[in-house]
Amino acid sequence: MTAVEIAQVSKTFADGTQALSEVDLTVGDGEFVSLIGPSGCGKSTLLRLIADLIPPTTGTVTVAGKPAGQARREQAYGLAFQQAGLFEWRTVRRNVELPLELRGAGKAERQARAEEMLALVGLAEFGGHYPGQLSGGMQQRVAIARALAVQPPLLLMDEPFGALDEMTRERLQAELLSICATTGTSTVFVTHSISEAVFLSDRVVVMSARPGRITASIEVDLPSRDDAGRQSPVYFDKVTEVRKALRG
Ligand SMILES: Nc1ncnc2c1ncn2[C@@H]1O[C@H](COP(=O)(O)OP(=O)(O)OP(=O)(O)O)[C@@H](O)[C@H]1O
Repeated sequence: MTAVEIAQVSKTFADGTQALSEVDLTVGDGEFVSLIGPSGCGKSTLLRLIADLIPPTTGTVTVAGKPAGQARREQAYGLAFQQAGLFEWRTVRRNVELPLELRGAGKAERQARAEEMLALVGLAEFGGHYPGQLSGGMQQRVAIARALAVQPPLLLMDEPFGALDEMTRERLQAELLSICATTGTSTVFVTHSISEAVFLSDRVVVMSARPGRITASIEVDLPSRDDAGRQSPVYFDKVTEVRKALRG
């Protein structure tokens, strides 16, 4: 089964802005796909369509074989955006428990699952802290733990590491890859960074300026996704290929 199937999707907002034009995109099970393109080309719009936060003007969006609206109601995906979006008045643990609460999970199950997720992102000791007591990178990790709490088959991420320093970003990239490998999660990841897209992805999807269209789909097969991978000839070749595709 495919994780996401976008067929002939166009999006025109109420004010007449045409954000997307006839987009076709398929994301396979367990695949990591990055969306990259100039500012305003419709990357976030595409992600919001997959999440069913906004409807397409024409075309269809299918998530795990279901209409996007049904997938949203069944919490078939986890969301993580650039702003971690945590609730300041809830502890870290209670933030991670939230999607489980919405699902009606019992207290014991919620707590066990939150502990497990916090351990996965290296924050086991911080469950009792409030978001304001954590650094930006730690808040991002809480947001990722929350997104993964219901074990969604699909993770939708919109520049989740955009605001972080280079070292933290690289560490979180490695953590994300290991989480995806462990859980088999499919991922759609929006980024402005060519190097980040190439390092993380099985496939980099390049979009044109507004109205956004997909202009290239570049498969990436690094020898390994670690420091050696970042220094491999394949990595540099793919960075060049994506850069050229972005220039059109
Ligand atoms: N609710 C809205 N109403 C009207 N226009 C909108 C709305 N949301 C987005 N747009 C427009 O749609 C276009 C695509 O926006 P979107 O945020 O998807 O781009 P993006 O590629 O994610 O940009 P960036 O890389 O700068 O984050 C932009 O021109 C934006 O102004």
